[in-house]
Formats: sequence, structure tokens, C-alpha cells
Amino acid sequence: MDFKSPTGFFISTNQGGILMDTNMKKRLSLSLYLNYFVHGIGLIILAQNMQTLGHLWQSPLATVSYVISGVGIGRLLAYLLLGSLADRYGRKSFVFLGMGSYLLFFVGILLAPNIQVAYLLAILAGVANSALDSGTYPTFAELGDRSSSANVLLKAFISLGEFVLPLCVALLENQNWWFGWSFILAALVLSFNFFLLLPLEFPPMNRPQKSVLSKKTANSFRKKLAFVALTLYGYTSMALMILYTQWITLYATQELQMNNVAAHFLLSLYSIGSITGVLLIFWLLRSGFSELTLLLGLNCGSLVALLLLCFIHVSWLAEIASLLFGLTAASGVMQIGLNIFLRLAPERKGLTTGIFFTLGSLASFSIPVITGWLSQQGVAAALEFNLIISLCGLLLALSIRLALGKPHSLTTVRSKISLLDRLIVRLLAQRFKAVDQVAAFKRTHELPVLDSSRENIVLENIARHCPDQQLEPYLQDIYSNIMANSRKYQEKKIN
Ligand SMILES: O=C(O)C(=O)C[C@]1(C(=O)O)C=C[C@@H](O)C=C1
Repeated sequence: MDFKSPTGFFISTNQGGILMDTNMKKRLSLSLYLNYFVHGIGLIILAQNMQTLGHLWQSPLATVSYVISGVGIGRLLAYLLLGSLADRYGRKSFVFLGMGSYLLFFVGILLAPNIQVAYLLAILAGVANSALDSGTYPTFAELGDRSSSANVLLKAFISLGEFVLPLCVALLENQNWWFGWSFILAALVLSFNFFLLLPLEFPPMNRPQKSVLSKKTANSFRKKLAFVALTLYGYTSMALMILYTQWITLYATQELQMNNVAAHFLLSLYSIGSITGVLLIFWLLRSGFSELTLLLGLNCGSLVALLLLCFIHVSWLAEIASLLFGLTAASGVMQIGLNIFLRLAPERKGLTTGIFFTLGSLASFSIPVITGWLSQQGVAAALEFNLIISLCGLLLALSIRLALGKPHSLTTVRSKISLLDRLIVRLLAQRFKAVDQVAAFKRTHELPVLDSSRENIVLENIARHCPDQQLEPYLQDIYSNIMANSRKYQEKKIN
């Protein structure tokens, strides 16, 4: 529950971060991240081995591709159910359910006698994905105040898995080694992680976190608006990435007349942007940057990138746009949306995760169908559809921002102060460096350290630049202190 502190801020009674010891928290986070490295592998392992699996099951590529669609079915079937069950039966069992299902999938695919069994196993991979998400995202939210950046970092581990696996597959192919080793590797990491995770305690469930809502907005129309907007954001944020990765290469060759290598390179730039973006957002969130502002800014960024791509047909600009698109649309902006959503419904985090990702799964299903139909008019029509999605995403982010208003929790404001302090300290260090030079000058010319007339000028400057008259005496007092310390520092240097 939130209550109003004497200073007028709403303070959260969430003690999750305090009850668990830091070491335990670190070990738990690391294990959860490791699962998402494996999940990154799981996301593309069937696609990366399509030909070999086709031979194994004596089926054409189209049939193997059909098997891959089973993953989407599994997700769609499982998210809502597992999400709400995770609220009832605890996060840990669902993380284990996810790990167990993935383990069965990785080993099972190697032993699958036919395409039907493989299809069932693909559905199981979808279930594994849902179970992991239903257990993990709420856990990070319950671990404490840095849940936002922690959830965004999950995206980095997914990307790492997606980066490592193709290298692994290529190595196995080049060396003529058995293709199944990459599946075994994933299964081994999962088994190892199982033992790491087994003794670890999860934070207590569902204690309300610091609220993104002030008392005024709670239970009002604005809360409902935020709920609807965040649900729909689950769709648009996923749709943006799915559509882009599906069509960008063809768009580059057919509409931008780029050669094959350059067109594929656009997707690599997108991935580089994505990984850089995750790290950048992680750092911004850790520094106390507001999630709501970030959500809005990132959505603006993706729209700009798409506008550049769709309307200015110049290769180097397309490359910059692709990097920018990865940086803004695929850098954890979906996770930020989910984090805000989790704060809105702190008592049903599992279900909220389920709702959000069900919409994401719907996007993975519907976007290929819609854009396939649009592409009959040309590839440009398919990619331009992303402009509409991006605009909808931006409007949703704006609605979320308006509905939830400025965050008023004590933690958020303190994070902002910490960020400013960091900047001020850096600037002060620069000031002292400049004072060093003054000290050297004064020593050479044998001048006294104290220069009262200069100090008066400094104080007058402070008064002139101070944006709020009320603050003037306080700032001047701070500056008198700074200069007193500056004198002490110089005296020590000179002597
Ligand atoms: O400008 C100088 O002469 C300085 O030594 C620097 C400084 C300051 O920190 O701004 C410090 C001591 C003097 O009394 C006046 C100003």
C-alpha cells in the first residue's frame, strides 16, 4: 500500500529489496538472466536448423516452418493461464516449469521420430516461454526498486543467446560435427542453472510496489485508460519489431535498390542498435531516468527512423535509420511498457504479464498475415504499415504518460536528485581543475589566494543566473562555501 509521507510524496511499503540479502538477490538475478540466454537460443534454434531437421524428419522446409508456428500457438494458449496461476502458486514453480519444458523441448527435438511429435514439442517451447515470462518478470518487479532496469537487461540476454547460437550452428556445420550439440549445449546450461536456482529463495509475492499513480488517479478513468493503453501497447511494441525484421531486407533490395549484402547488413545494424540501446536504457533507468518519459522518447525515435526509411530513399540514411530503429524499438521498450503495467496492477503481476505477452503473441501471428496480404501491392506497402503501427504506439505511449502523470514516489524523486548530484560533482571537479591553474598562476606571481573582489563578482553572477529569486541566498551561501574550500585547496597546493 502507498501512504502519504509528511513531505507529500507517496511512499511504497514494498520491502522486497530489504528483506532479501543482496548476495542472494544477485545470485537469483544471475540465474534468471541465464535462463533468458537459453531462451534467446530457443527462439531461433528451429529456424537455424531448418534444413537438417527437414532431412531428419524427411519433410520439406515448408513443413518444418509449420512446426515452428507451433511455438506461437503454445505461447498464445499458455500466457493467460500460466500468468494467473503464477499469481496463485508462486513464481519459482513457474520458472522451473519453464526450464523443465525447455529442457524437454531441446532434448525431445533431437529424439522426435516424426513431425507430429516435433509439433507438440514446439508447442511445449511456447509454453516454456510463457512460464518463464510469467515467473521471471513479476519476480524482478518484486525484487525491489531496480526492477525496471533488471527487466530491460533480460532483453540483452535474449539478444546474447540469439547472437551466440548462429555462430555455434555455423561452427558445427563447418566442422561437420553433429548439429545436435547446440541443443545439448542449451540443455546443459539449463540443467546447470537448475542446480544454481534450486536452493535460492524468491522474494515474497505480489506486495504492492511503489505506485506510478498518485492517489488522485487511482481507480479513476485515468487508471482504466492506462490499463487499456498498456494492453494495446503489448501488441504494437511487438508488431513494430516483427514487421521490421520480416520486411526490411526485401524492402532494401526492391525499393532502395541496395545489393544483397548491404540489404542484409541493415538487419545487422538493427541488432547492433538493439544491443547498444539495451545497455543505454539500462544505464538511464539505473540513473533514475523516468520510465514514462523514456517510453515516449523511444517511440518518437522509432517513428523518426521509419519516416526516414520510408520517405528518403538514400542508402546511408537507411543504414542510420536501421541503427536508430534497433536502438529505439528493439532495446527493451516493450519491457519498459510491461514494467509500468506491473506497477499499475501490483497485486496481479503474473496475470498482467500474461495479458501483455498474449497481445505480443497475437502480433507475431497477425503481422505476417496482414503484411503478406499488403505486400501484394508491393513491399513498400508492407513496410509503410509499420508507420501506422508506430504512430499508434506513440499515441498509446502519450496516453499512458497523460493517464499516469508525473511519478511522485519518494524513490523516483530521490533517484532524480542522485542523478543531478552526480552531474554536479563532475562539474565541481572540473571547477577545481580550473582553480588548479589559478593557484599555479598565483604562486608564480606571488599573489594572495584570497581575492575578495573576484568573490563578489562570482556571487553577483550567481544572483544573475539564478532562475528563482527565492533560491538566491541559498545558492550564494553554497557558493561562498565552494570558494572557501577553493581557497583551502589552493593554500594546500601552494604550500
Ligand atoms: O579567481 C581566483 O582568483 C580564485 O582563486 C578562484 C576563487 C574561486 O574559487 O572562484 C577562489 C578564491 C578567491 O578568493 C576567488 C575566487
